Amino acid sequence: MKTLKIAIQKSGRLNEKSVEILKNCGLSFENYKSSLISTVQNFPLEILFLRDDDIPEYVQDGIADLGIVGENVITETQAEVEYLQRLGFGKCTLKIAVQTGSDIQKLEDLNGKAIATSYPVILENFLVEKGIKSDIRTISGSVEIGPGLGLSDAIFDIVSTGGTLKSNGLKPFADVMQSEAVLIGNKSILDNPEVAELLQRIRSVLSAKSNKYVVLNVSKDNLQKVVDLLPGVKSPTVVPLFEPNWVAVHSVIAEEDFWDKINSLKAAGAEGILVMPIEKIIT
Ligand SMILES: Nc1ncnc2c1ncn2[C@@H]1O[C@H](COP(=O)(O)OP(=O)(O)OP(=O)(O)O)[C@@H](O)[C@H]1O
Ligand SMILES: O=P(O)(O)OC[C@H]1O[C@H](OP(=O)(O)OP(=O)(O)O)[C@H](O)[C@@H]1O
Ligand SMILES: [Mg+2]
Repeated sequence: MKTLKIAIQKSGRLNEKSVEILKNCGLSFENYKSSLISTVQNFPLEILFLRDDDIPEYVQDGIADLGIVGENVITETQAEVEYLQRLGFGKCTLKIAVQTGSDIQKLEDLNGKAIATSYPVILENFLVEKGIKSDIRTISGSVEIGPGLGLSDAIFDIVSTGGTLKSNGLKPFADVMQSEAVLIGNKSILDNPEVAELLQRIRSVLSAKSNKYVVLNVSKDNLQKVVDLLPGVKSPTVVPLFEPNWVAVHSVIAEEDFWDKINSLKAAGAEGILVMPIEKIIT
């Protein structure tokens, strides 16, 4: 049996969630801040803790078989890897931003202007596609201070809440790329049975996270209306209550339309609604 290697970020935005998803897959391993490699005790897997910039190339070159990294870093490094699964965390947008009072109003106004960024490849591709020629100034961090220091006229960086832009007197100007953390794999390991097993576990964890287990009481007169609102994994479970003419309905509902569903269920006659997290969904 081959021991797989998965590369995750050592510290930073993606570290905690990457560790969490692996632990939720039932993998048992130590996560010491000082160690750069950890062996999983109950699965043929080693975890490499790396700078996120290095992860796509490690996976491309087969030094790691799998990796968890932001799509922005994969695109920036132009590594040839297989996208296996979007992971739903580390969501952000890469944007061009300008100073609040800037006279840069439309994309063409960026011609001849200096743009500071840590993502020169993504920015260059975007500018070429739009036919714009700017002076890209590559810096490795704290990009947002560029315009204030007179280093650049605009910046291109990751934006999530927009708080960093605002506190540096900047405003979003153009969205270039959406990104989230993804599981990537080396192109030669896709038929590996351990990869298939790990992928199945990750998908069951993700699917459980985006759903809730719901138990509610309803009188038989309103049962059909309630059941119509609840598809469940296959179909809802209906069990009799001690109270005549009443039943309990057990089902699964999606997190994304949770509150709409709960309000519709109440309106359809549901009472005593209990909502519980689900650990895993295996279909
Ligand atoms: N504000 C944010 N909100 C959501 N996701 C973010 C945010 N900032 C970064 N990310 C995502 O998390 C990834 C890692 O960000 P982080 O700031 O930890 O990177 P880093 O400083 O380059 O880390 P490293 O030390 O590993 O090189 C980014 O590449 C991006 O995909
Ligand atoms: O829109 P916001 O929610 O303010 O997030 C955006 C900031 O987050 C990232 O930096 P991070 O805080 O990860 O620090 P870093 O520059 O050290 O990577 C990014 O480089 C931005 O500066
Ligand atoms: Mg980095």
